[in-house]
Amino acid sequence: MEQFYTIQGEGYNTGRAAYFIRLGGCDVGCVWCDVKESWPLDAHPRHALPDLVAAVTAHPGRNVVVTGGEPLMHELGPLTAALQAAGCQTWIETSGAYPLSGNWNWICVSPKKFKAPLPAVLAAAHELKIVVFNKSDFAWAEEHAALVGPECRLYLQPEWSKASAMTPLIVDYVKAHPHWQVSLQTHKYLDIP
Ligand SMILES: C[S@@+](CC[C@H](N)C(=O)[O-])C[C@H]1O[C@@H](n2cnc3c(N)ncnc32)[C@H](O)[C@@H]1O
Ligand SMILES: Nc1nc2[nH]cc(C(=O)O)c2c(=O)[nH]1
Ligand code: SF4
Ligand SMILES: [Mg+2]
Repeated sequence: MEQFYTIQGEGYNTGRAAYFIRLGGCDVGCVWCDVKESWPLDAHPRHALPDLVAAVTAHPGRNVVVTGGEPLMHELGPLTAALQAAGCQTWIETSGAYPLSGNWNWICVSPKKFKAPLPAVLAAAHELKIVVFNKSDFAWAEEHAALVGPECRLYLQPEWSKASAMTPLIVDYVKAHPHWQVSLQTHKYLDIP
């Protein structure tokens, strides 16, 4: 759908330069999704893999975030193989609702109530990132934290439109439950893509 070189705004890799590849197609249906224009599966141009890799390597950074839409609606083996052959680190942002494909250096799973994550994707996560839209989401976050591996980093991220109300609750929650960390959508504060 779109590609851009920016700073990873969220989660464990916040602050690091990364090339973003946003793939079209998502049927998860989050009411608060901040990229609803990504939802149609076939409305976006297709790019040949060598062109995509050339666009990535035209920049000095070698971290690539594959996001969407829901990127795991696509078979991602060829894309990650081509990126890794070009010396790139492959990072994914996924809801976990579809089976894992591709070879990943970093897997961020952000599960959704609207379409449940698959247990195998949660088990493979390096990072669990829960979007907090209301108070009940803390208990829901703990249910998912029980399904990831022992090394998985745990993040609570305020839903953007509810950030002023939810961020203070997240701060209190993390102080009381320090195995969690705060994740902010820092690119929105920086006003970058
Ligand atoms: C747009 S999604 C695309 C990747 C994948 N479909 C997913 O949901 O993980 C990228 C990240 O943005 C988060 N996100 C989307 N809309 C948001 C919002 N309004 N506020 C906070 N985070 C949001 C998602 O939870 C996910 O972690
Ligand atoms: N800067 C920046 N960081 C991000 N981290 C995850 C994003 C996403 O939409 O997947 C995102 C995004 O859209 N921009
Ligand atoms: S799963 Fe991701 S892309 Fe799909 S609707 Fe939810 S936040 Fe948006
Ligand atoms: Mg985004």
